[in-house]
Amino acid sequence: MPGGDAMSSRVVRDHTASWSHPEGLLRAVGNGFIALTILAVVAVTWMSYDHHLRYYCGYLRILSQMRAQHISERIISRHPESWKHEAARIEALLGRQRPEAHLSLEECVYDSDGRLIAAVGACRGAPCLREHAELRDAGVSVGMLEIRMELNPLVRRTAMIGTVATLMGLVAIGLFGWFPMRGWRESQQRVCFLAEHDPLTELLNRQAAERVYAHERARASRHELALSVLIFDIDHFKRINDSYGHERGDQVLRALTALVSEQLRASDTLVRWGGEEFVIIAPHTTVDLAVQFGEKLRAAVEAAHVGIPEAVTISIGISPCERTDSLPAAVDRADEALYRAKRAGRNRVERAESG
Ligand SMILES: Nc1nc2c(ncn2[C@@H]2O[C@H](COP(=O)(O)OP(=O)(O)OP(=O)(O)O)[C@@H](O)[C@H]2O)c(=O)[nH]1
Repeated sequence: MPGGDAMSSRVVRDHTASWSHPEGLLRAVGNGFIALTILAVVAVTWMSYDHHLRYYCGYLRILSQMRAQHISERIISRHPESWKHEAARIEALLGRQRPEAHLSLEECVYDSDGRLIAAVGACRGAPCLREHAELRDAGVSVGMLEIRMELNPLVRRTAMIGTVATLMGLVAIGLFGWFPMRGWRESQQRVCFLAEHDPLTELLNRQAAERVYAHERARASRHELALSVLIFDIDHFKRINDSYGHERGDQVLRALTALVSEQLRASDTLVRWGGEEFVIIAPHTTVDLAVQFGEKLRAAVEAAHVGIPEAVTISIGISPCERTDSLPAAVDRADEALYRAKRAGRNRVERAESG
């Protein structure tokens, strides 16, 4: 942002930082939205797989309980020692019948005629549910049946797919929310910028300048410091436009803005007052110092190249600011001096006679 960078950016930052300013509020809303999205993604990542797994586990638990109840009413178990004895034979049998099951047999249950009713095993390394059912024979407890329900690969895969789909949905929501939000924020920032700046030179406009001036005048009166305003105007700018075109005239305005900005102190503020007129608010500057500064500025512009082959000159009017002066009042006085500079031949610096 050229021209009075330190001051103009300072002013904008100061009051947009507040929540009461639309830009500050937007920034806060945007940051809140991003924080919420990140939180939601983290929370769902953390909970989602667990949630899906629990859902399937709950389903399996119901099945396993039904099965355990069913078994406990009907079966008679042998003593665990004899199960061990039978285990190898049954495991071989099961393995032969269902080789894809990868079961390692742990417990077997027989009926009163010695027929196998249940063989319970588990896949190593897979998440599983463990249920215990008491085995009874005519009301007498004869042992415990442990049923392990493993989560088969399909269930695990489904839980995983559910988790990934949930996450992708969240990311999509985040992206679809984030991009329009970012575009909206950028356009709002641009609107806020244009409310205070001139779009061609990006200098502060009159309204923003009034706020800077009010601040500087209050500070000057409190600390009894001098404050001056300078107004300058490009000489024969209409002729420049007519000779080189309006586009080139715009380039001259931008180049002049950059050149003058380099000459300013950090505490000075350069304002585009309108057309080819600019105002400088110069704190801590007596009118004598302002005249010296104006002379330096005038010479610098005359000596520089600002986008057209011929020299461009400016005329400057200067006025001190009194405690009760509004910015327009101080600028009006400086403008009278500028008018005299024009009448006296242009490319000159004049100070206000009154004030
Ligand atoms: N290119 C361009 N020209 C502008 C802009 N704003 C104002 N002007 C032109 O500036 C010219 C000002 O002309 P005048 O007010 O007659 O002043 P001047 O020709 O500079 O003459 P003096 O001020 O008396 O030296 C007009 O032709 C406006 O059209 C702008 O943003 N861009």
